[in-house]
Amino acid sequence: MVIKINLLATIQISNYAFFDFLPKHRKGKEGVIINIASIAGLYPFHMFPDYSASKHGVVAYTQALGANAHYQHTQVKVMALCPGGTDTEIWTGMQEYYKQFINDIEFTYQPVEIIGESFIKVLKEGNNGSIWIIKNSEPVFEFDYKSETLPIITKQIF
Ligand SMILES: NC(=O)C1=CN([C@@H]2O[C@H](COP(=O)(O)OP(=O)(O)OC[C@H]3O[C@@H](n4cnc5c(N)ncnc54)[C@H](O)[C@@H]3O)[C@@H](O)[C@H]2O)C=CC1
Ligand SMILES: CCCCCC(=O)/C=C/C=C\C/C=C\C/C=C\CCCC(=O)O
Repeated sequence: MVIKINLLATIQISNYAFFDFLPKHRKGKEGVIINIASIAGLYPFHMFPDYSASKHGVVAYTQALGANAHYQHTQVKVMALCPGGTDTEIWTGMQEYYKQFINDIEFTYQPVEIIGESFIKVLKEGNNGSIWIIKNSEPVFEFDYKSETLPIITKQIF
């Protein structure tokens, strides 16, 4: 279920915006799609295995559709936000088994307003394909893939 809602629905609606809605209806020269992933989409998170997998999918999809090869054809930027723990209702919906691990995590829940403010900043300043972290109420910053993980594929590497 979480894969359907978090990953498949994100892919479906982004594809619709990218290939159909924005080409037909946008007013400016550029369109922007910002997907909501999570820090659990950058690092595997033991409290939410299925959720973490779904958000890794959102990050990978965003980077792939956010490749500049696409932008040259469409002038649509695709980016993602990766919030850390944020004070919303979502935490009340955890499955019973996983609740026993809640004390393993040591963050404070940031207020939801910071997500809105960060969204506006990324909308104005973010580059195509960029992934942004919002955690512990700190200013939003871009995730540095080069120092953290394998690079995305831009040439034959196998
Ligand atoms: N709160 C947090 O700590 C974090 C949240 N996120 C992400 O932020 C996004 C928003 O989550 P929150 O505001 O925290 O959660 P929330 O539980 O407060 O809000 C989620 C909303 O999604 C709606 N929803 C759920 N299933 C749906 C469906 N099948 N069709 C249509 N709407 C549906 C709910 O009715 C609710 O309004 C989610 O993608 C979540 O994964 C990411 C990182 C951290
Ligand atoms: C430091 C980690 C920050 C993680 C932030 C985040 O994305 C928080 C999410 C909070 C709650 C998720 C709640 C429900 C997830 C839905 C289903 C979980 C199913 C269990 C599973 O295997 O994932």
